[in-house]
Amino acid sequence: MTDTDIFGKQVPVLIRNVSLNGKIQEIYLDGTGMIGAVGEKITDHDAEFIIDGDGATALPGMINMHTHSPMGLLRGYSDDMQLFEWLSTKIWPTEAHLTEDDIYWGAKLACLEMIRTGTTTFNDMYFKMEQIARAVDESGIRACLSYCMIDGGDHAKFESEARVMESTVKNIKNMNNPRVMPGVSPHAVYTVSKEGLTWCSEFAKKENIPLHVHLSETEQEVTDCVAAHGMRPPAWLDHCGVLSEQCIAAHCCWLDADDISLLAKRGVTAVHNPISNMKLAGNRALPYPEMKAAGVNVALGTDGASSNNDLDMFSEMKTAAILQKFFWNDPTVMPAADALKIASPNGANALGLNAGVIAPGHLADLVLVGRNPLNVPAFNTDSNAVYATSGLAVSTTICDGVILMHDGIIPGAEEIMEKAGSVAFDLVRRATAP
Ligand SMILES: O=c1[nH]cnc2c1ncn2[C@@H]1O[C@H](CO)[C@@H](O)[C@H]1O
Ligand SMILES: [Zn+2]
Repeated sequence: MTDTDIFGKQVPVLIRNVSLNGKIQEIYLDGTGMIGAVGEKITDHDAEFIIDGDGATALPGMINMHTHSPMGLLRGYSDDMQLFEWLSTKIWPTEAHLTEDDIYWGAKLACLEMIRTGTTTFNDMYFKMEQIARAVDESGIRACLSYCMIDGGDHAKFESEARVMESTVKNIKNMNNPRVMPGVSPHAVYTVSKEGLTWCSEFAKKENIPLHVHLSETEQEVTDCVAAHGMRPPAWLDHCGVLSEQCIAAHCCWLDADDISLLAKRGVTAVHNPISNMKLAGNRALPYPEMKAAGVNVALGTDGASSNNDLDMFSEMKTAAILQKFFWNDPTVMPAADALKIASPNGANALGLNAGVIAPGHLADLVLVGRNPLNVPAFNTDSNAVYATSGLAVSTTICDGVILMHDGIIPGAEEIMEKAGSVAFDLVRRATAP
């Protein structure tokens, strides 16, 4: 067997000598995309490949529950600005020039970065989603892809956006790839009309797919929503039928006690995006202690790589855990086990995926954090994974039982970096041409 033989195939695999839940174990992937067995010694197997983990830590693949994958093209293009100014003077004018090819290469770069840093599923909101779907299909990762509706209160624009939403969902469904799932996404209360929000919620219910929205990211958003509709953003979304178990709401920083009970009552998943919130100086952290007490399903996301500026869920876990402690002035808030829970099983739960757990009968979406100085000593592998490890320490990434990265090698990586780098420069050149 040569090294390259192991990539891209769904065949039975035995992973030996990995640390799982604090002890050295073996994991058998059954060749149909599922975990077949887990135990100290698996003798009954027909593995085609055997991976010696060499003491690596096995973890469920990370699930990035809020991102805009092609925005890696604008990584480092404009930083250190106010959110609205950043969006309206830098990001939106550049996004207006994005071609299908740009989006495709931006998504390829994001998939590459996520595979490299141990993410196996992402929940995406953007435009021209068919291009992202093609990148996801080719890369081997799993994703829920939602077209982002922005109508700005204009009825004609709403109509055209609704048609794009419908065709996007249809085109993604027609791919018939269980790894590529469609969703629906009204951008936010400040960019989408009441008719847009209502239509999106009905469409998501009819199609029975997730609805992905930005919610209460800034204080301004809350103040403006109250001024315009006499309701805070969660109540306004609820008024438009948006809040349900299908709803995945990113940011959720500026929530009061009534907002939290409403989200809990409706079964909404709230996504914490600590790095983006800190970088854009939102001045508030998602109220995790209250949300946990109220039983809200909280998940974790990076947001786009132009406001983060990476898609590394390991650094996101660490930042979530330390931001929560710092902001609520309590070092017992969000222990390492909670950070791991929001980074994978809670996201799986929101997307209706049988993932986020390494156990028989679950999807074979998992990663190995190779033996390295940050893993030593192994008093507590959860603690090391959250507080000491970077995503670049991930050595092997497996999604749907297929090996996408092994020993840090991802076939085709160089071409993707090369191409994404060049389309990004060309995009900015077009967008800033006089
Ligand atoms: O932090 C953010 N808040 C609000 N909108 C954002 C943020 N980051 C990116 N986008 C914008 O959301 C749309 C993608 O669906 C894009 O227009 C993107 O620039
Ligand atoms: Zn966002």
